[in-house]
Amino acid sequence: LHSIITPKVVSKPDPATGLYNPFPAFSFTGPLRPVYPLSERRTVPKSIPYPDYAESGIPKSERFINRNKFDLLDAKGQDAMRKACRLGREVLDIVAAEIRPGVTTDYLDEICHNACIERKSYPSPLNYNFFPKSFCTSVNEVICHGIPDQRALVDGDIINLDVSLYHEGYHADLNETYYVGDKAKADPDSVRVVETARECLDEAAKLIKPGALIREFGNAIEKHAKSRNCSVIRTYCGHGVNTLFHCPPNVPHYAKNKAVGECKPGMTFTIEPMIALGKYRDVTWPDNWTSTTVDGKRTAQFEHTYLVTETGVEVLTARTPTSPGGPVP
Ligand SMILES: COc1cccc(Cn2ccc3cc(C(=O)NO)cnc32)c1
Ligand SMILES: [Co+2]
Ligand SMILES: [Co+2]
Ligand SMILES: [Co+2]
Repeated sequence: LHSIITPKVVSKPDPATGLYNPFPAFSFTGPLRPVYPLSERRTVPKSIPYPDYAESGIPKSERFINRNKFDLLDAKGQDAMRKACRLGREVLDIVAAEIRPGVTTDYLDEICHNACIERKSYPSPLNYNFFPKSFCTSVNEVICHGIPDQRALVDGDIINLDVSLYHEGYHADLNETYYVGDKAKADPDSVRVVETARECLDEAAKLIKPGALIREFGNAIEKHAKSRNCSVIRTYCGHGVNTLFHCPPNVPHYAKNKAVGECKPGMTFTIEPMIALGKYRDVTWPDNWTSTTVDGKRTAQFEHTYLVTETGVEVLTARTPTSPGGPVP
């Protein structure tokens, strides 16, 4: 009785792994593969204020803005950003504390999602331009925008957690790269790319003060990256962040860029350098999100949201003595 319909096999399992490759025609540049199915779309209680794209997927408020005009926040807006960014730091530290071999990036997404909701915050990436999850998990050769899925972390992986949340009308945006398993056993190249990315961000942040030119950050970043024999990803930039998730200024991370504008008190923006061991060119998976290095070599990133003050800079997403003790990377 052949009542059981034999499933039509759409592709042969990969002989190396025995797993079905969801994108049989795509040449992955490194060893990482997606592991489907993605979990069910997570929801946010309506009691929490939504950004304009939460249901439509389209950030209309980001569409029609003057590219060369930067929002300068007044004291009230600056305080709102301080609060959103403090909450963002709390969420990142909470999720980072869950990193260990064997946990899936989807599990980390659930932790992040719930931590945002507990803080009356909307996870900014959810449905932003139709992004399917509540934050980005970028492992090893993934540059950014990795989608939380069923892949379990492996001892020796490096993983970037990129948290953004929307709290009472303002976005926070920060990320860090972590070692999975015992950092002492991490391979030297992974340590080099992670520590270089961390140092690149710090080198750029030193320049932030009223009058500093936006285009200078890339010179400092690329100078340091090259001194550590690393390259700088060019496709993705830092950005203004406030009542909008992404707005001017555009903040390139590479040298000799043509970015427009200078730092002014009341401006809030991210710097988020992505540093690679090999080539700087990127290739996006057929999932239309996950960006990876063209040569499959590892890459790392760090991001803060900064406020330009009258005298210099305030790192709004800094780890503070009071924020829950996330693991010291
Ligand atoms: C349309 O094209 C794209 C391509 C990739 C991603 C997205 C949308 N998106 C989703 C999450 C996310 C995070 C950031 C960020 O600034 N992290 O620091 C940026 N974009 C993001 C759109
Ligand atoms: Co990475
Ligand atoms: Co981010
Ligand atoms: Co960002």
